[in-house]
Amino acid sequence: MNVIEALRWASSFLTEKNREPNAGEWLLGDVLDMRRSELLSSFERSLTSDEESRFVDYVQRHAEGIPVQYITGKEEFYGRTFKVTPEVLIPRPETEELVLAVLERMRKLFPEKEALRVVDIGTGSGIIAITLKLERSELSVTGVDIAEQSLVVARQNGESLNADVRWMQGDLLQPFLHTGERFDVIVSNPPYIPEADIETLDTVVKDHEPIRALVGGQDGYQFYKQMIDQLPEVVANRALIAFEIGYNQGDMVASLLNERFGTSIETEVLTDINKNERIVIGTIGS
Ligand SMILES: C[S@@+](CC[C@H](N)C(=O)[O-])C[C@H]1O[C@@H](n2cnc3c(N)ncnc32)[C@H](O)[C@@H]1O
Repeated sequence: MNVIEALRWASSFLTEKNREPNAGEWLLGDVLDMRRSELLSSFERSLTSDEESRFVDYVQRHAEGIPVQYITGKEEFYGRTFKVTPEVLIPRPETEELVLAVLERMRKLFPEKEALRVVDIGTGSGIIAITLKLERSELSVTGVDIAEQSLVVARQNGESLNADVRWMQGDLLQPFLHTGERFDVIVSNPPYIPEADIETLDTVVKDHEPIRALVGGQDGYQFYKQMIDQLPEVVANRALIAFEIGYNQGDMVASLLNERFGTSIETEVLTDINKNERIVIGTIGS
């Protein structure tokens, strides 16, 4: 089998199984350690029998519904490659927009390059915490997750990408309550899908990604409500709060922040590249 034959076989096999036909390109790229563009210019290259059997195994596993990223064990985020396992949410491009918004707002609110204290709640594979640290090395970044299994992956990503982040296991902002520790930037992409909506998700997501990374209680707002309740005890006098949200959760999350902080906060809802509500920003002391 050569590259073009392998891709044609994968495309028709995956189509038959109602999966994304182009997934074969990512899987073959991983087997041959080639970027997609390289792969598409190497159509005549023959696969060794070992490469061929690995590729067939990968395609069959994806046909059974296992996400490509859990098969290859990695995903790109903000131009870097992160390790992912079934213990963590697969990084989404929408979350790159959250990171971008945080970096932009940070520049406005804190024009001096300071060692700002940043916390990422529900860090998962560590993508947000690590990317912020690598983009602004002077930041002092902490990543928190309830699940030690996620933190194992986050730590490995921190080490392989050389990002010095403090990792803590804990329930939302609980580890910092009654400690006096305060943060200048609080960022979170918490689980936000309402319990009843889980059934509507694609099986590739709901049967394979961790439920604790997806479901935000009955109404989807459980984690925003808890964090916003805890926030006054951990935010600095001047602070930036940034939450990723579901496509229709902007007004509710912004009004939870407004109720909690009154006139001392300014909130805005940002839409993503697909024009869905995606981010709520709260600025305190601007
Ligand atoms: C939607 S995922 C986000 C993961 C990662 N930040 C990202 O953007 O890809 C939510 C994360 O919150 C974690 N989590 C769930 N409940 C939590 C809690 N009570 N306290 C801290 N983390 C929690 C989950 O383990 C999961 O890693």
